[in-house]
Amino acid sequence: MTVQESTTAAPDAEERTSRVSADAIWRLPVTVCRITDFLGERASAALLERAVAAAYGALAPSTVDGTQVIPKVRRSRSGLLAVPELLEAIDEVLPAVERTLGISCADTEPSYGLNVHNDGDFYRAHQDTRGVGYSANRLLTFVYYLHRRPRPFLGGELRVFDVALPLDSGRAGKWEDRTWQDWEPEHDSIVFFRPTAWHEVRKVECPSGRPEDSRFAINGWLCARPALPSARDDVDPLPRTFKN
Ligand SMILES: O=C(O)CCC(=O)C(=O)O
Ligand SMILES: [Fe+2]
Repeated sequence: MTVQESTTAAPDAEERTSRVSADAIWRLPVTVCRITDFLGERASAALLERAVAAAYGALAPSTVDGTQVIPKVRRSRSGLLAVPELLEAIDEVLPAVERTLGISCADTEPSYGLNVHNDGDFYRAHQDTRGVGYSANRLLTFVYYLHRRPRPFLGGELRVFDVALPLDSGRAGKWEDRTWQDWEPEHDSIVFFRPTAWHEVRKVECPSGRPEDSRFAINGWLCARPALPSARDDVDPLPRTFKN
């Protein structure tokens, strides 16, 4: 090789710092743990009856961040429903869910409610960690589904978006680059995922419009308990009279 040749090759090698295209997008599917026939025939039927009764009672328009009703983002109704049997079942599968999602839910408490989607209802793409302060404490999302059979509505799939980030960290990601997986809101099934995952509820078509024909979901989170004051914060080391 001549000197001439080696000096012409060098600048080219320096310019090409990476073989990876500047347009490359890093894609990661988001893990969803889904369990079907979760509570069994009898317990799920009993829970459905309570959910239907609640749908005939006092439900309020669902809020987006705990306070605001924003109809172009979310259209459904929500209310309270005690579900001790569901919480106990969740506790039983929690170790496997934690292992699968790579999270720890030690020292958490559940926060949950009933969401009812009827004709035309939906919830646009969102993360469960955005919004009022407490949502940052959410470590695990769970959604348990109930409906009459045959399923009296169409749509209402849970769409969970894959991660799609430009490898070049200086470039902004585009929403259109995202791929996704849809999950059927099948009666007596439950899904678990990280609250940071982007997800949405596809529009529901419920031709009868009857409350009992709705898509019912018990949706909640395991939330980190607020930190207790530590011993140092709690105990005053000096009697007040010694302080300035
Ligand atoms: O009902 C579902 O499938 C999900 C509901 C949801 O994403 C939420 O309430 O934050
Ligand atoms: Fe959500």
